[in-house]
Amino acid sequence: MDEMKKLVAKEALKFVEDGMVVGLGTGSTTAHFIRLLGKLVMEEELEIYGIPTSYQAKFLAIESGIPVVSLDEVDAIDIAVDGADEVDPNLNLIKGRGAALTMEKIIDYRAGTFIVLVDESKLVDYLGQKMPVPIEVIPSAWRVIAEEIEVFNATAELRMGIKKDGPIVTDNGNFILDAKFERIEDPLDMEIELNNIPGVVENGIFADIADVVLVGTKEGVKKMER
Ligand SMILES: O=C(CO)[C@H](O)[C@H](O)COP(=O)(O)O
Repeated sequence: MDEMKKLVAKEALKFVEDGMVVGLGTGSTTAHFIRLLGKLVMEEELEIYGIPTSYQAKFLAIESGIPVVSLDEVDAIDIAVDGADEVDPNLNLIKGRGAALTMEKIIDYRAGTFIVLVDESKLVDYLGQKMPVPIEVIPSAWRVIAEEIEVFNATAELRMGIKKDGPIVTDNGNFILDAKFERIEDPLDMEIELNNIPGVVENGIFADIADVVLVGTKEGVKKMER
């Protein structure tokens, strides 16, 4: 599995050109990309700037020698490279297992080209088939938002910490609800509906924004494009 992740990360380097501003995603697959990008920047003395989508991406970029910038400092993001938890045949995604979905969506959405890196286990027939949709919420409103989500025939659970007692707290200081749907028929519509609930900061459905999905398979890298 890790080999497949490394393979797609290497393939994604082909999209990088000198002078680019690159959105840096979160997760184990993008971590490979960030390390490889750092190596490329050093070896070829490229002028690349990285915009991280999380503290994880930021720390790793710094450690890998990629100059880090913020949204305030750039006019445009050329490409963004990020992972995903589910990819449907129309390139709609579920993201946010790493709880970084809000910054990921801001940066991935703004990028000229949004490239997604996954292994083949992430491909699904429809969104919601395997994974819940992570939803970042204002902490004091989590319970009422969970009730609102259940109107859509989903069950919503407050995500608890592993090396922390109580709920996890995102990079933005919020909670995460994991909403398990039977099947998401219309990803774009559900993405909008969930964001319409007062107190929802952002949700992990990324409908219609991925341009390229690189899939690591046992036979090599497969490319899906919109
Ligand atoms: O959305 C994410 C973090 O919020 C990740 O990109 C997604 O969970 C995939 O992670 P991995 O590459 O480790 O499987």
